[in-house]
Amino acid sequence: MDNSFKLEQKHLTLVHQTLQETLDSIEKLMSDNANQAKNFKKTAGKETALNFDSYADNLDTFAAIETMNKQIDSFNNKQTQLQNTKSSVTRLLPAPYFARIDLKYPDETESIPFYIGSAGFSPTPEEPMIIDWRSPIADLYYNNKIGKTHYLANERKINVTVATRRQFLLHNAVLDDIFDTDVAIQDPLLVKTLQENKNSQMSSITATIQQEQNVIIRDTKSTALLVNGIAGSGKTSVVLQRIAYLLYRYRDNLVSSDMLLLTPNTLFTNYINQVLPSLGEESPLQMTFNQLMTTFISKSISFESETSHVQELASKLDNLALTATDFKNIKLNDITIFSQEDIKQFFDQTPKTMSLTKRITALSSILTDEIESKIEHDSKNGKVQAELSDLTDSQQEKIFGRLISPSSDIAVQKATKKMLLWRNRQLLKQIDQKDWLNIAQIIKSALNTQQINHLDYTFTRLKLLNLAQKRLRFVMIDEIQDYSLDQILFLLTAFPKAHWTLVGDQFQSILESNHPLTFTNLKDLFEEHNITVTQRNLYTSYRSSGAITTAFIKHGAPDLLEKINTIQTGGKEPVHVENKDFSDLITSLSLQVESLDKHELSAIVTSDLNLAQAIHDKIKQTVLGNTAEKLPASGIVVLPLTLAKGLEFDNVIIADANSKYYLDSQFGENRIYTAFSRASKTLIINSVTD
Ligand SMILES: Nc1ncnc2c1ncn2[C@@H]1O[C@H](COP(=O)(O)OP(=O)(O)OP(=O)(O)O)[C@@H](O)[C@H]1O
Repeated sequence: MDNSFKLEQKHLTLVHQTLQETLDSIEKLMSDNANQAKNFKKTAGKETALNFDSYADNLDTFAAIETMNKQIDSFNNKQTQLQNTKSSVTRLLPAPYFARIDLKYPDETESIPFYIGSAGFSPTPEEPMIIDWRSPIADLYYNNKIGKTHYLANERKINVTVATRRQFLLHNAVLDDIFDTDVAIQDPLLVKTLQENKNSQMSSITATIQQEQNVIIRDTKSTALLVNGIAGSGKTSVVLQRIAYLLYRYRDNLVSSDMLLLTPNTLFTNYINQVLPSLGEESPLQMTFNQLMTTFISKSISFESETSHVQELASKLDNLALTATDFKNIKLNDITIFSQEDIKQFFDQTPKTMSLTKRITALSSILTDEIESKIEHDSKNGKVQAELSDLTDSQQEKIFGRLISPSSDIAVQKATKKMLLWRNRQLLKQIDQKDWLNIAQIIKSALNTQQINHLDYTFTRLKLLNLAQKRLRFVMIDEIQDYSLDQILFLLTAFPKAHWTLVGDQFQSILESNHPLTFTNLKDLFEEHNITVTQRNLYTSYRSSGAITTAFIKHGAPDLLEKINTIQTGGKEPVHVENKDFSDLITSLSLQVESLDKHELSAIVTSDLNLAQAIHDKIKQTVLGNTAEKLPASGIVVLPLTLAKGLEFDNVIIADANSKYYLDSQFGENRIYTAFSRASKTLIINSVTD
């Protein structure tokens, strides 16, 4: 072992030195390349005389331009490559790799060591010094395989024998420890990582991804993947690693904007925001469900109803018979061009056998054709043509981009047509955007109601205006248990071509709702859309100590107690404190806060924002409300449970564990489970008897 340590230290020194030398030389290579490109452009520009005198000259000139462009592309590609190497090397220097796996291939006598890091690095193309954690070989490492096995590279099965699986604790060029691990029952690197203080920012788990998590991260077979995991089992971490994995795996044709990550609130979005950049990847589109809805509505509207009826609308809309009141007059400069009745008549001309969405698209074309034929007709009318001469210079500039003087009849007609199209541009836009559809009225008649709900409105608009986004390839949803089936149906309609990663925890369903989502219903809904759902369960508690894990599992999910695994076994038992009244609570909280380490991150979790505010007013900790954007790096925050969910703290103080909120017959136990499970080291539970 001693000798192994020495050899590994020697290897690390060499790798670190090579990384450092690469970084030192790369700046110069980049500036040399940029200068060469600049000089090339200057001289090539002069030398490539543009000669279009004859057909042959044209060909020569085009060939010369083509050669010049190719050379410029090659300079650009080289610069991008150098930039990528620079950013990988910069990320690798503080921790060049975290593991090693030795593989023996069938026709080789010696095994080959592969060092695995958060990025790949090869000083020469034939010699990978560090392999990327997402490469096929690294899959063997995460799968804990020792002995004969295989991996897939470019869909080809490669047989190998895994001889050694080794972990490293290191920083920069200094090796702190090495662990040879055959089976990761005890994962020393993992335990050490988990014991570190919590932070205002989540970190990546690349070095310590566990087998059950790896399977989820690398799943490319399932169209919908549902991860049901207990609190602190790494669901959010897995989603983020999965995004980075998919961007690597499909790097030739997938960009981050082809992915959408739905998050519960802005505080949470900021909490996870550093992970992907630290993995060298761009973040996907990230938003809350409400923010997503606004992208499907063109103006701000106020809604009266809290209850949505998307499933009912989905079944009714396609066969709805529209009446004149379901349309709005189409006006230009206060003059009605098409009345509701006109539109209804055109609507009746569309085939009744088509779905309503298709009939509306057809109707839109009919209306556009009507306007365009009128323009065509008017453009031949001498009186209208005469209006051309009334146009001022600036109007001509706007319409034609220049001053005009049409000389032939055809030129006059063409210019008149252009003028009329310009005058009617708002009208054509209105028709195209289908502003003439009275969405609210359509919902009212479909549902026989007077009050409109936000989601119903957005869904109806999405469906009737055919606004589905087929380009989006992956949708990731965190905290899926907080969504309603109606919201999921909306998403399935909005992103018909997407692959789905849904992660959540049934026991963290804490929001009052008449129909909380069950995973069985969720799966049924996907299957109704011909999407098979693969479900994976995560039963290992990474965040919380053994004592805290037992405490929260006993509340929300007592039946699971036998199944749960805890990485950080033991720990301090939760402390219960009874208080007579609010002022007693404040005295207790002040003492409890005093006892906590100020360098750690701690939270006082309340049942609602008012109590958080009241506690803040008395003991002046940072209070976080619904619009909070960021957690502090350390210290104490006071926040309601609805905001704390998804986040984590070293220490958690529950302010009012016996309030109505936590005693609620339907959601109370889930709320306690969620609140307790925010803590990793210390949990103090206050109740107020008064
Ligand atoms: N394989 C791992 N290696 C190191 N840390 C891990 C690993 N898996 C999870 N963790 C850590 O455990 C904590 C909980 O992870 P995460 O927040 O992803 O869990 P979660 O299931 O989304 O939790 P919750 O549902 O309670 O919000 C984080 O600090 C995360 O870094």
